Amino acid sequence: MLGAKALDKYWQRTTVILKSLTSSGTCIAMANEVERSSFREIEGFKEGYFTESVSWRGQTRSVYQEDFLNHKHGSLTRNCTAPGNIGDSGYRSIRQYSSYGNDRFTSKLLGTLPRYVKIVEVGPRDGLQNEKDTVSTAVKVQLIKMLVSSGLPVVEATSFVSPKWVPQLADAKDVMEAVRDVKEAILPVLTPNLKGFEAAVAAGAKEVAVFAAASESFSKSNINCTIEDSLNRYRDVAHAARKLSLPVRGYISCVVGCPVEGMVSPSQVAYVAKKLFDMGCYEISLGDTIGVGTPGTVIPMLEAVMDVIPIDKLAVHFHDTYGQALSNILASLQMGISIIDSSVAGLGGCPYAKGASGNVATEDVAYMLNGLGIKTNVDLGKLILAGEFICKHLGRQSGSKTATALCKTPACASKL
Ligand SMILES: CC(C)(COP(=O)([O-])OP(=O)([O-])OC[C@H]1O[C@@H](n2cnc3c(N)ncnc32)[C@H](O)[C@@H]1OP(=O)([O-])[O-])[C@@H](O)C(=O)NCCC(=O)NCCSC(=O)C[C@@](C)(O)CC(=O)[O-]
Repeated sequence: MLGAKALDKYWQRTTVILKSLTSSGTCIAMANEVERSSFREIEGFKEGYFTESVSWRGQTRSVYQEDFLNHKHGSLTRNCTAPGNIGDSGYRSIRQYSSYGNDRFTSKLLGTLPRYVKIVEVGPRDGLQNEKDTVSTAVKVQLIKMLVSSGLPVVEATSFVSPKWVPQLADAKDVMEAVRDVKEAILPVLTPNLKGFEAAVAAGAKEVAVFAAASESFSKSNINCTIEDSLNRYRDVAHAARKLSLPVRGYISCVVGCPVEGMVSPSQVAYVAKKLFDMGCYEISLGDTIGVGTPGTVIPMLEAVMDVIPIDKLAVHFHDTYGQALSNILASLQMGISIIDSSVAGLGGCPYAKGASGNVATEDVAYMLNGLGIKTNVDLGKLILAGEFICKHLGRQSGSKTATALCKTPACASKL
């Protein structure tokens, strides 16, 4: 126990510290009611509650957060006001996991994140292209419609590629014709050459995508030509698309690593990106095809590409082979990227990239973005139902951790 004099000194010293913290905007943790009543008199004092300890660059420190109840009532939870983030399918309560957004590290590390992210769903194309057993056209069409109804703004529908190369998507024409009148989302299709472009347009496609690579070996194995030859083909596609006022998206595969060549240099990615952009691609999607990237390789690659392409024209496309996709996405968001490709239930893998596992799961991306207070307009519940639908048809478990957790224990979310 402290004596009266020592106690007085303690209060004086603590008050000085608190005043300086308060003037720097720091929120203060109160251990008990005595402390509260004493310190409330300090001008500008902000009260908070101790929550947990975290480690930051090797140092453990306490985390304090402003009045939890205020946040629960939505004063600072940005995403609570975002319509459609969480829908009516029983998962509403995960809003409570949203960012509080007032801690000094929170604002430093998360304060520059985009307020809205466009999710480009690639499940019906990238997700299914590698499936051995034929998925019926009816199931593909139903999947696309379910994904659209979850609020996703872009759902890549199929590919007009050679059926000898990708037999699973041999029904591209039938799929596209069945969804050509869907108005609520953009439904792009992959076109590797003019032949594919013309077939896509005839089937009703209103947006196409071309796909180059940053590695020569991958270009050869994926589309049977060199990078330069592919760029020449895509120039023809872009020219034909411009005549019809159709937007063209450009993909680049192997942006950090190639299954044959290993590391890929950022300058090579920037080179291909600039070529695609200059020929008229309105958006460039940077694909870590075999999922080997970490923020350590993804950040320098993005830096190189951002030097030649405006950041709002860049998308990231991560596969989760090494479990790095979400960390790479977070790093990309922190750099200002606001377009993310993902695949429902984590389906996917490129037929010409041995060992490539699924794309990052759209449910996991939506969950993380929601937690960061970033608007997507995606109804996570409906998205999970779409994932359940396709997994049931494929006879396998979802690759989404979020879907698995919420499907097992939807009630849990309401308690946390
Ligand atoms: C590019 C080709 C066609 C070259 O293939 P090729 O064999 O060099 O082409 P070809 O011009 O000699 O034609 C061979 C046959 O294919 C036909 N053909 C030719 N073009 C088409 C077409 N568009 N649609 C339908 N049929 C076509 C053509 O008519 C001919 O038929 P045949 O006379 O033998 O009966 C072939 O290599 C191909 O289709 N590759 C596609 C591979 C693919 O789809 N890979 C997966 C997508 S990329 C990806 O997943 C990565 C990404 C985007 O997700 C990002 C990431 O994660 O990295």
